[in-house]
Amino acid sequence: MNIKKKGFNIALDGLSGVGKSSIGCQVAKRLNFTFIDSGLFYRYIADRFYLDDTIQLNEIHLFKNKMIGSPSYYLQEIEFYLQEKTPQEELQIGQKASEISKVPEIRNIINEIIQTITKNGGYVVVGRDATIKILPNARVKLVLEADFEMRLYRRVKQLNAEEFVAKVFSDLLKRDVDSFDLVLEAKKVATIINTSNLSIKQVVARILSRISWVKYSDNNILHFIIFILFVFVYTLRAHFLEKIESN
Ligand SMILES: Nc1ncnc2c1ncn2[C@@H]1O[C@H](COP(=O)(O)OP(=O)(O)O)[C@@H](O)[C@H]1O
Ligand SMILES: Nc1ccn([C@@H]2O[C@H](COP(=O)(O)OP(=O)(O)O)[C@@H](O)[C@H]2O)c(=O)n1
Repeated sequence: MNIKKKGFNIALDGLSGVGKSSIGCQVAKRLNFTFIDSGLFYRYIADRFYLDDTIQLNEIHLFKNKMIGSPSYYLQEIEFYLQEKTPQEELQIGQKASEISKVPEIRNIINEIIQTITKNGGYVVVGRDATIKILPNARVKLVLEADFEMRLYRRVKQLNAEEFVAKVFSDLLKRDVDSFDLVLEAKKVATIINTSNLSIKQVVARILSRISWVKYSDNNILHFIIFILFVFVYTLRAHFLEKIESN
């Protein structure tokens, strides 16, 4: 799909395990956009700057400046850093991430980084507050949803954590409680896609067709405005010609 990068962002919202990251990443690839998973920011900051029960805010501010200075480098750094973790470490980091996500200053820092990086468009941003807090001006806003059982099944499989099902269950429930209001708000401003009975491929296809539709309506509005301008100029010209002739 050939969509111009500038001025166009996509925000993908939803509860844990709905498929934001896997689907957002594929949508970004298909559009040649850059993918940003806001959850990775919370995880990275939690693991690096939340040590011995102390949040190192100065370090986080320094990190913000570095990240805004070299976004591509740090987006890769965050991704690689977290890829190295075992399933058990991932669960622990996820818990720490949930804790620090309750600190408004940290939320503001992460939102500011992402808003600055994405200001020229060409990004797919995912996260449970992507449509209302991170990118309220995104051109395309979507909320993914799926049944709790389905999300639990997907998460256990993803983490290869059959022996920690109870842990994954309680984690998911806690995250749902924490993000329920945010996602409810998101549903008021975004298009909702239920992914319970859809494969990743099918969800990606739906999103791409939604984006095509948005582009199509944008183009039609543009064509309509050009048409009205054309009629206006033509009428004005005819009016003046008539006046000149009558003089
Ligand atoms: N529609 C789907 N069908 C099957 N598996 C899915 C679907 N969406 C996501 N998954 C799988 O579920 C797991 C959780 O998805 P993820 O993208 O990490 O969710 P989120 O980012 O919303 O927490 C991943 O292993 C992913 O491959
Ligand atoms: N936009 C976001 C992204 C993540 N987070 C927090 O960071 C944690 C880790 O992010 P994640 O994307 O890996 O988590 P899940 O959406 O998979 O639960 C989440 O459980 C949230 O507590 C948030 O508060 N806001």
